[in-house]
Amino acid sequence: MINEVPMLTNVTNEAASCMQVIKHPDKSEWKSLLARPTFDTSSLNDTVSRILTDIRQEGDAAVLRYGEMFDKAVLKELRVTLPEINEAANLLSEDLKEAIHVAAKNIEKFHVSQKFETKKIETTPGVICWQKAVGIEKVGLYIPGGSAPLFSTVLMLAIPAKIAGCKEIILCTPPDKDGNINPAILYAAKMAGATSIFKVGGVQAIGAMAYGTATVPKVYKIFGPGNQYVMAAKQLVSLRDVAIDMPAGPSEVQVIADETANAAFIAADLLSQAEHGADSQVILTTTSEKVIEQVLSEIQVQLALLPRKEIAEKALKHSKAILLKNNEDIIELTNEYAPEHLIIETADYIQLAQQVVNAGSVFLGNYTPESAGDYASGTNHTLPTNGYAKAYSGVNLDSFIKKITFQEISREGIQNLGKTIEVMAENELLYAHKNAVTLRLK
Ligand SMILES: NC(=O)c1ccc[n+]([C@@H]2O[C@H](COP(=O)([O-])OP(=O)(O)OC[C@H]3O[C@@H](n4cnc5c(N)ncnc54)[C@H](O)[C@@H]3O)[C@@H](O)[C@H]2O)c1
Ligand SMILES: N[C@H](CO)Cc1c[nH]c[nH+]1
Ligand SMILES: [Zn+2]
Repeated sequence: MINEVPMLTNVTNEAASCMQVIKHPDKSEWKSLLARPTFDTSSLNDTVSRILTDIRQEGDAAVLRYGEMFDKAVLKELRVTLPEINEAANLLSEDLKEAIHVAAKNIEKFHVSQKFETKKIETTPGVICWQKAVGIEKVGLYIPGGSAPLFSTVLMLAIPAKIAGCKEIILCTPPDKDGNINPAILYAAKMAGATSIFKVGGVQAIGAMAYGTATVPKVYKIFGPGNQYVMAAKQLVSLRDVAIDMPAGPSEVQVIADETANAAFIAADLLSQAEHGADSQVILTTTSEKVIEQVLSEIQVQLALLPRKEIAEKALKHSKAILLKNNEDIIELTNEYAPEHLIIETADYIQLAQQVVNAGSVFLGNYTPESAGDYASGTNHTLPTNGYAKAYSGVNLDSFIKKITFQEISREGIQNLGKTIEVMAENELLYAHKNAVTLRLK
């Protein structure tokens, strides 16, 4: 069950299906105002732990059982076969294949540009240190498939994994009730270099990749976004069993706008994240009442035309339009909220952007919709949510890499540095450490 955020002062509900309007909230109210809609976390964690325990103990049998329960799919085989993968290309339009290729090229270009250069550094004469970037050998990618088949997420995860040199790229995604995976997911997975694909979704997928089953290999690090169940499962398995990229849960966007912005664009940007899930949250921040009025009325117009408006309507219930006094307050609130996505549609967007310190990904100007980053501009759309942008980056090439340090010290080098090491070791009462140097100085 989703907990609604508590009501605040100065709140008006402009329209039943639209977001709350909050005018000049007191700073003491910002924290509760900015709270994300959360599930009842104790029952969420109980449910998720129970499923994870079953997966750990029973392996494939539990994976199949929970798949039947949640995805309504009765499967004989969890692994997607080669004929299924190859057939996917025949099921997609040429337009879609072309779009996937254009997006893939840009994502590849941007992530290749993040490559790490090895440099040897002589810290003391005769003491040479360097780092080498090595791709994580076995990675597990989770591709959401509950409310929409996010084949774009395949590109966002498998392309950097391939560039990083990951050898095994395992992909899990929930099947439909007939036991099939959306062909665009399969097509993108093959193109981007996934090495095996499994029809497993939700907590079962995270458990299977964290512990390994007879069919699904255990991986060293799990990546990818998902709903509250998936995010909770990733956080739980990361306590002991496997590394994870970051908490990437229900989508969110904050828009900063002034009167130079286009109300229709802003409404579309807000709805684009509201449509991801009932637990998404969208926030409009501005110093102009007129902007709020225009955007809310645009939302009503566009909502009426949305084919899947029920999801967006639910998300709007815990979304906010916030009127603030000045840009300083807007920036302070933004850095406190730490949105997954921040769109700045104001005349002085560069100046505002320079003051942003907490956000997953920032979109500048009236012609930069978040949809561009979601699909095809080249940046990664797997981003920290729920305020985690205060501490985490979104997925990037580094996420798939470990850096190993090396050092080589010559006879001259140990003479130059030896005394320093000996003194430090002795003062830490670690005499064998000291001796390892002393013997070499003779
Ligand atoms: N932060 C990011 O980078 C990012 C990127 C893309 C998508 N997203 C988010 O990913 C999410 C995708 O969610 P989704 O639901 O569409 O797909 P999903 O694949 O994450 O979740 C579907 C799975 O949830 C499990 N599930 C459903 N109900 C359950 C229950 N009652 N108990 C236990 N497990 C249950 C099922 O196993 C099902 O297969 C959305 O919230 C979206 O906003 C985030
Ligand atoms: N906005 C999502 C990240 O929060 C990513 C996505 C995938 N497809 C469309 N959008
Ligand atoms: Zn999106």
